Amino acid sequence: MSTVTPAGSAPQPLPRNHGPEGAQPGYLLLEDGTRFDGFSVTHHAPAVGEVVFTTSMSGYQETVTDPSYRGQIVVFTYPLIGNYGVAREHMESDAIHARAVVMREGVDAEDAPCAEGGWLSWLTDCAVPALSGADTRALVRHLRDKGAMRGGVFPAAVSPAEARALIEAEPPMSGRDLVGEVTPQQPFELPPADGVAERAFVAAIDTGIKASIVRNLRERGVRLRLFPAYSSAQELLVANPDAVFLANGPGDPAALDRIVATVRELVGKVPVWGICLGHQLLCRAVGLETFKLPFGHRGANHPVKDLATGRIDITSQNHGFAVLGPRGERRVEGDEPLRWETDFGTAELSQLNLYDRTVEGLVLRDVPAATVQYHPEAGPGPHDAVYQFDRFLEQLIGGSR
Ligand SMILES: NC(=O)CC[C@H](N)C(=O)O
Repeated sequence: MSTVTPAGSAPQPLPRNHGPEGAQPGYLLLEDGTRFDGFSVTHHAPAVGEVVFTTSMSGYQETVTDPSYRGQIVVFTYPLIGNYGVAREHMESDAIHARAVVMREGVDAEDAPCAEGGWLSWLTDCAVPALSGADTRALVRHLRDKGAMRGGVFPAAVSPAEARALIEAEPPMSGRDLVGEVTPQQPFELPPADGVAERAFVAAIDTGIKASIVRNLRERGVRLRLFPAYSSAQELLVANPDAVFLANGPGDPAALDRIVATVRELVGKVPVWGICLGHQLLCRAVGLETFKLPFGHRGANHPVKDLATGRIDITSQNHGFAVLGPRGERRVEGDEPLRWETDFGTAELSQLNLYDRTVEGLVLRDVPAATVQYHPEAGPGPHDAVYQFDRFLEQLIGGSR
């Protein structure tokens, strides 16, 4: 299944002008037995997955269509979700990947200016369960204290015993490879955006690439060929790209050894740039380790410091795993660009998260390769860091072809 909507094609049936199916009592159960009641307002069927929260105040449609949310139930901390409806241009892929959503108050708002349909109607049409009326403040404090964990959204008719059995049957996120569910079967090529001259040819390993990353690259003159995630290094190299891009994507990077081995074969032979899962895969490929964050970073307000310039960007983030620092630490102390030795020469810690001091970016000094953990494409989120796309093209590829 392709996760990118080629420009112009109809991505997903958007909602007709009808209201949701009607609220019925429902609940969220976590694997530790904690229960939060609310109303099932869209598709009245059970859904299980890793329960995570995002602090973004807008961008609910981008969030649920981001393939990186595959296998997860998304809790929104912002108390009102759906207030500007949904529209085709906000799709990050051609499907909803979140298993379910949990909200304090979900609304349809299909008449909102710019809306092509209502949020709850769309979730209903796409058979995605939604729990509304839940105490999301208490739920998020619980997840912050205890960590992201498995759980499920259930109509009240499902007994807690049945619910527990369904949650138990769900594999934990650690060790999970979900890329196979979102990667395309065949390579697919996209030209630069209309009216933009071609500047570079980039081969992307499509582990679930977001449409806004594709858009940002094409707008800068990139002809982009998306390769199935399990393509060999040889298949990418014979295409003779100017650079390889490693995309975002779902699941645990430590479960993706096959792709890591491919990246290892590419580093040093062609410039490599990665975002989020791509950052984690490049880091693993050069010999660094990843670990699971307690409750992840999901939101649009994470401050990240560029250690070379001192500049602080407010960034969009969505990740549950992170890369260990130069001395194997989870929190990096100090504000100096730190260096460490990898299998491919010196790596420099280029960016740092100022909330929890985790690794946010890496540059390899002896071969052309760089990564960021956050989302410079800002879909959704502030645009502070979109310059990273220009930096990538200038530093790794150079001027025009
Ligand atoms: N957005 C992403 O690429 C997420 C990467 C990885 N699945 C994580 O949760 O850390």
